Amino acid sequence: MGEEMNDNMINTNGAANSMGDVNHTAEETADSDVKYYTLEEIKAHNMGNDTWLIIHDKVYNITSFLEEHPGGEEVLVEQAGADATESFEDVGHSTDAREMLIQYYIGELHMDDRKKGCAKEEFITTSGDGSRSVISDKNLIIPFALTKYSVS
Ligand code: HEM
Repeated sequence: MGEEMNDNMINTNGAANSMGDVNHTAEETADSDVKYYTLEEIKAHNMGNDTWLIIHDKVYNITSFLEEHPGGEEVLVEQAGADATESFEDVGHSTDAREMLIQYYIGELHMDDRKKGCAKEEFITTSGDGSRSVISDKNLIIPFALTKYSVS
């Protein structure tokens, strides 16, 4: 899976992100190939030999990672097929752990199954050369705030 990924996908801001968001996005990874999975589909992958989980609305197939997990296989299998965001954050995983996630990324949780009110806004910008980048809501708030205070 890792072969098709490139450097652009890794968000190096992880350490500075106090929310601990995992910021590699589907928009960053591939053109229009974003795969969306419903909760129903994800729930089916809840076994030790087929383990998917959701962290921050992103879907990971962590089957091959189970044995490598420093926190043990069992805690991951307990979360299999479900949203593990809270437990993942409760542990206070390191930046390294967050960057590891990208290797197992397979897609996004379907919009209809996301918890309302905590969706993270992201905007895609397209520049003249066709390259695209993702701006999160947090990145927008700061420039707006600066503009507000600098004109008064
Ligand atoms: C695929 C997602 C996950 C990855 C890539 C991951 C990765 C890691 C890594 C690299 C560590 C070593 C400490 C660190 O660098 O933070 C760690 C520790 C740990 N993880 Fe995870 N983890 C994941 C999901 C989870 C989940 C969902 C739970 C809880 C249900 C969990 C529970 C723990 C615990 C308890 C430790 C601490 C082990 C210790 O310090 O003895 N992890 N994890």
